[in-house]
Amino acid sequence: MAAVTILETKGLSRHFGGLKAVQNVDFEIRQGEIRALIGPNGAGKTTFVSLLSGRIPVSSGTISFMGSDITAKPAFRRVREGIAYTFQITSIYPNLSVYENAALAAQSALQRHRGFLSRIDRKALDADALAALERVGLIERREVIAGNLSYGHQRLLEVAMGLALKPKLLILDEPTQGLSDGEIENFCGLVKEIAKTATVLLIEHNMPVVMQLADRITVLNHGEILTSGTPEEIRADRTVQEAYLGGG
Ligand SMILES: Nc1ncnc2c1ncn2[C@@H]1O[C@H](COP(=O)(O)OP(=O)(O)OP(=O)(O)O)[C@@H](O)[C@H]1O
Repeated sequence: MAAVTILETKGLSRHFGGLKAVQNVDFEIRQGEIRALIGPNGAGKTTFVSLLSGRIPVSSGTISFMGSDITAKPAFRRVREGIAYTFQITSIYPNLSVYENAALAAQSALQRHRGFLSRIDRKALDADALAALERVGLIERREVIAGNLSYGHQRLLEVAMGLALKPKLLILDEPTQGLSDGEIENFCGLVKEIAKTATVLLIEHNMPVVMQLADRITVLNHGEILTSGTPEEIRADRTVQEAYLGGG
């Protein structure tokens, strides 16, 4: 398959007062790829993906998705175009059931495909919501009130909600945080599965997970890209090791 660029940033920057959280980032991700974004605490990873999803506006630079400039588009338009983002902080509806959470996300996807004023086909909604829950392994817990799930399962529910949106690009911000070892293993299988139909951009601190999943890794440090490469290249890179040890 030809390597098609699905998302590209040029000179992307976001400053908070004098703090350069993201600084002049040129970034490209290809369709079907699993890309990991790593870097020390405060490197700018969450800020960077927040710019991609439209949660916060850019200070300067551009973002293009599927060849069109989305820099000024609001977050909901980006979701409609196929960018789904699961937040570092859990963003489920705690008083609704697991099923209802997934159904809400599936409903937005159906509206995206068929127009906001179209009548929602309940069967399609049900099928999409259940399929997403099945993929993350939460189908048995569909009647549980989401707020009563363990933290790890709440994160999986978020992934299900992302999947129910049928994204072209799924951005996951620290998805394995709070999962047990067994759950992490299942999760890695899930991401590989997801990558068959979507491009995945993953912020992840767990290095074995990064090394196992990523086709390529981009390292951020002090808001700038330090380097990008294959897992092997990144593992062997001295500057990356220094950044992680605090010397970069
Ligand atoms: N809304 C904000 N206002 C002011 N400063 C912010 C804001 N959001 C982030 N920052 C600062 O921007 C820098 C980058 O933060 P960011 O959360 O993007 O880093 P990160 O790489 O995701 O870190 P972590 O791995 O700890 O989540 C930090 O110094 C942070 O304090």
